Parts: sequence; C-alpha cells; structure tokens
Amino acid sequence: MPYSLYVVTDPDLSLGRSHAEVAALAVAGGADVIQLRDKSASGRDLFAAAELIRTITTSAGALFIVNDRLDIALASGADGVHLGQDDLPVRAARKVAPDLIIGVSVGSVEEGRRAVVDGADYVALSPLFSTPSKIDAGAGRGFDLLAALCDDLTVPVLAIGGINASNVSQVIRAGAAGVAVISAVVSQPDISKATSGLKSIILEAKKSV
Ligand SMILES: Cc1ncc(COP(=O)(O)OP(=O)(O)O)c(N)n1
Ligand SMILES: Cc1nc(C(=O)O)sc1CCOP(=O)(O)O
Ligand SMILES: [Mg+2]
Repeated sequence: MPYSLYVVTDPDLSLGRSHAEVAALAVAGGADVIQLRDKSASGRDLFAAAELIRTITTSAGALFIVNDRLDIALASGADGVHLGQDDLPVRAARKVAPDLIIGVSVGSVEEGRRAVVDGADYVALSPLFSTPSKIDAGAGRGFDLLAALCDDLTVPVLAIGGINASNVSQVIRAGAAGVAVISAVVSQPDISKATSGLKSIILEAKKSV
C-alpha cells in the first residue's frame, strides 16, 4: 500500500531541520509519502524545497505530495497535491491535472463521497484525534467516522491528527489504509528511527486486518 506511512513536513515543528533534511531522514526510515507543508514560505522558497524533495523521494521510491499548492506540485514534478475543504476545489484541480494524485481532507462521510465524485485519489480523515500541531484542526472525529469512511468509500482512507507510536496500531486495525503524521516523526530527535519504528508497527498491524 503506497500510503502506509505518510510524513508531513512542518518547519515550526522540526527542531531547526530543513524540509529536505526531514524528507531525506524520513524516507531513509521507510516513509512511503512525503508531503511538503509550509504555511508561510514564499512561492520561490517552496519551489526550491519542492525540487530538493522531488530528487530525494525519486531516489527512495517514495511519493511526493505538495500541500495546498497545485502550481508548485506541477512545476516541481510532484506526484500529487493535497487539498483541504477551503483550498482549490478538487474538480478544478482535476481539470488542469488529470494525472496528478489528489488527496482531500474530509470530516464527514458526505465530504468523503463528494471528494471521490470530484476526482480524489485518497481522502484523509481530519483530524482523527485533536492535535496541537494544527491549531484550527478542531476536535478529534474519532474511530466511528473512520470506520464509516473506510466502509463507504472506494478510495484509500488515511487518518491524520494526534497519531503516534502508541495509537497507530489501533488506527490501522480500524481500517485506515495509512496514517499521516507530523510530530511523531518530524519533532523527534532521530527522525529515521521514529519513522522506522512507526512503519514496523503499521506493517505488523496490517497483518491482522
Ligand atoms: C494528509 C493530510 N491530511 C490533511 C491535511 C490538512 O489539510 P487542510 O485541511 O487543507 O489544512 P492545511 O494542512 O492546509 O493547514 C493535510 N495537509 N494532509
Ligand atoms: C496538517 C494537519 N492537518 C490536520 C487536519 O485535521 O486537517 S491535523 C494536522 C497536523 C497533524 O500533526 P500531528 O501528527 O503532529 O498531530
Ligand atoms: Mg490546505
């Protein structure tokens, strides 16, 4: 499954390490996907980081997704873009990027169904648990909604928000195709070790699904 462990970068939570450093260490530890996420960088700086991560992920055989910015995703040759409910509509992105992976944040079954109809390749339940890593993410939506999305949708369902080594096994056993994390990887002193630790738990949990 290409989305098992999906690592999202964040310059404010990375203990001073650059997007590219984080990406290189995470793919070395077995991350399947790297998402470049930076809410304050200029387009120029974001593109420079994207070019570096494109090279790193290609060498490692990992996917590369850009958060929010379809233009940066296309210009850097990324595999995909991740869009939230307030971002560019999926339908509009799909029109100009027929072959790109498009991921969408969803907070209900209705949003999930609409994302799929509009052309999403995966959805992420946002957030599964409340998290200090994104102040406007709101309350955790819980396992019942995760299970309902997994039952209902025809695309892989990921979960994001508050996921770490102590709860990831439960998330996979609830049916998620994978998990997206920031702090459980990028805020750890040893990013590769944290990534490989999470990945082992995910692979073990998948054996019982
Ligand atoms: C994998 C994944 N899931 C959810 C999000 C959140 O997207 P969004 O709601 O658009 O919020 P921002 O990340 O843009 O602040 C995500 N980025 N990645
Ligand atoms: C980027 C992001 N989006 C979320 C959402 O719910 O939409 S929660 C989140 C941050 C996830 O960070 P952590 O793994 O440290 O909890
Ligand atoms: Mg967004």
